[in-house]
Amino acid sequence: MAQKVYLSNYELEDAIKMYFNKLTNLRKEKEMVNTWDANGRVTSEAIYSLMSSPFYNSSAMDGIAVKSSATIGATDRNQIVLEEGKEYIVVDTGDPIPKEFDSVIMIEDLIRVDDNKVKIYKSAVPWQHIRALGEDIVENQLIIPSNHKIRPVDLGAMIAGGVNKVEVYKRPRVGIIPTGTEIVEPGTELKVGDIIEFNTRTFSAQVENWGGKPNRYNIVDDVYEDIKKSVKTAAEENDVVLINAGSSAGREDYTAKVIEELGEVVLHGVAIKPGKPVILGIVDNKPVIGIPGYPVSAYFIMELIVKKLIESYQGIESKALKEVKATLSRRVMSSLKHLEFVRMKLGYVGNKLIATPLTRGAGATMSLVRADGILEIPQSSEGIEAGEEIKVKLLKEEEDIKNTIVCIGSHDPIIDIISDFIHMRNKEYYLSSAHVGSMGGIMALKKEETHIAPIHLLDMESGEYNTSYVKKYLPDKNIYLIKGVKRLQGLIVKKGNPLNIKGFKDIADGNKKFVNRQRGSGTRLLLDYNLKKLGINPNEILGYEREEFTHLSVAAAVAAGDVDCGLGVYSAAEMMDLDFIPLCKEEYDVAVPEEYLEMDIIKEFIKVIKSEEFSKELDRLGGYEYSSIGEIVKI
Ligand SMILES: Nc1nc2c(c(=O)[nH]1)N[C@H]1C(S)=C(S)[C@@H](COP(=O)(O)OP(=O)(O)OC[C@H]3O[C@@H](n4cnc5c(N)ncnc54)[C@H](O)[C@@H]3O)O[C@H]1N2
Ligand code: MOO
Repeated sequence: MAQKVYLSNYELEDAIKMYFNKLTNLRKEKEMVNTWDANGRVTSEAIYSLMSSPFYNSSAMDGIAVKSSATIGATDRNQIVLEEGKEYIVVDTGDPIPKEFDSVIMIEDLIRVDDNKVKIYKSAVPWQHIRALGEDIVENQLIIPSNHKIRPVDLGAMIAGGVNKVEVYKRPRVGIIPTGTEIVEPGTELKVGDIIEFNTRTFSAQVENWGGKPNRYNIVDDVYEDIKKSVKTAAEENDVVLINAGSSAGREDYTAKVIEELGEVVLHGVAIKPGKPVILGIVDNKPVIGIPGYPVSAYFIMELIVKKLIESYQGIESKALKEVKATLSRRVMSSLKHLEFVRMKLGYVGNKLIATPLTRGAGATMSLVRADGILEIPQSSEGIEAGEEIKVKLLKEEEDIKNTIVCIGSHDPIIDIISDFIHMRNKEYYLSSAHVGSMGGIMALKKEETHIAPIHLLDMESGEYNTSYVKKYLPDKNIYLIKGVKRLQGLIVKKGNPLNIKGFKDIADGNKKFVNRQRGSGTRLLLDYNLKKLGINPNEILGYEREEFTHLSVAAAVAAGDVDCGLGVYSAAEMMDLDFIPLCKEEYDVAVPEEYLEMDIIKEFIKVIKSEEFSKELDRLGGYEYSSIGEIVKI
């Protein structure tokens, strides 16, 4: 089969317009459902009440129903006696008021004379404490308009107004087909090359959230005829079909060809990134969309195109995300070929909202989990410089962002645990961390872009940790160190240490593959310090140039078998079930400017690290010493 390598590059707006124009006969079907089952459904017509509520005059209080005229003149000094059955009847809240009465006196305002007589000391105003017929809902009154998403309160009001069935738009059925020979169901025993299928599970949940009915099909291998058969069936059984992966130009990317053969490809390729190879097609008058395989690309196509489609079947359109102004902390480059969507982490530092770009890769699912907002870089822009003001579309409540500790610096697995503890103990607080190494943290403090910076910087001359760096790089600031942990650093090696690595000397023998940490990270300095002390030339180390950004990714590289060892903390080795050769103890502390020490969220941070639960967690992880944790030291 001929490979098509050219994709169109329509602007997003144009592509959507062109596609939706072609989908003119989208059937917006309607159905009647029980009102009590209609939460979240969308009304296809205005709903009027069929009866009044209350539909009779009823007592609003517990007491007696009286004729107001019989109570005129009652005062403390001129109490009037009323007789049950003649001048009053006893009523409870909600009881009907017989025609002959027009007022209710509360039980608290009665003086009992005997079993069937009471005295009153205040006259009753006509209609007091009576809920008049139709007081809440009048027959034929509009309860909710058409194209309205039914909320729990709407549902109650409709039932109160006698509406037991409601006409709503049918939820569009959305067929979702995962494709790819390498794709396997979760839980399958994995071999190298397998990819766990999760995209279509995300799609199903998204479709559900938007009011559609997801209908997931089995994984189809990259076999042209099989994909064709599955798409044909799905088009017969659903209103919309989503085909995942196979959207680009690879040897086994069949989606476009299949849609073309069964119907029409309206366009293939939109000028957005991620998500550019999307295929917008039609089969049997039904939209059939080829969604790129990469999870982040898929997410944007779902949010930008599929959501609109699913909502249009139900006559609704959700509001655009709220935008806020922020300061960009790091330069972001972009290509003139696309409108680019960058996932951003946000945090208020001082009174500035700081936005930091997250990993850009289309496969980085965690960038979506961690994102607080989205930055759109227009096609006409080659990028944005650090310090510029930008607009970010919020994925989170602004209030939650205000209650977030921004933590930029060196990474240790304990940061994730602190983050979890802080939120667990105090539901409105969050900690968001960016891992840029110790020097990156110092620079972020200098630029006032972070509240705290975890650092472990070894002074090559004195062998001391952290203080000299803060003094040297932040001379104009009042910085304190919140003492953290002493952690064991060492070589992370394969289980059983098959190459019998004992120390730094062994990794420079030309036979071991090493993985390094990025420049500016404390671990990198520690390595260089030790190499210098031992007179080892870094060039002798195979893999000195290969850089990872966290302890866990170093451990992951060893676990994957790409390398034989790397320098890192004990807990990372433990988490990946690897062996660890301890070499030195280093001081991992948290630098914080004086003005933030008084913030409630920072106080909570200190409380958490000093807590007994946290010490227990450190013991469980192993490799940490924490005798002075939480102490505050002025530099
Ligand atoms: N030569 C070119 N190569 C690629 C291009 C291009 O224009 N020319 N485009 C790139 C871009 S951009 C994207 S996006 C991807 C789109 O890939 P496909 O839609 O063809 O998908 P696959 O190659 O089959 O899969 C890619 C990747 O996606 C993940 N995946 C796929 N299915 C699932 C699933 N059900 N659950 C979870 N993850 C899934 C997986 O990591 C696959 O490796 O193409 C580029 N290539
Ligand atoms: O569309 Mo691809 O998603 O640019 O990565």
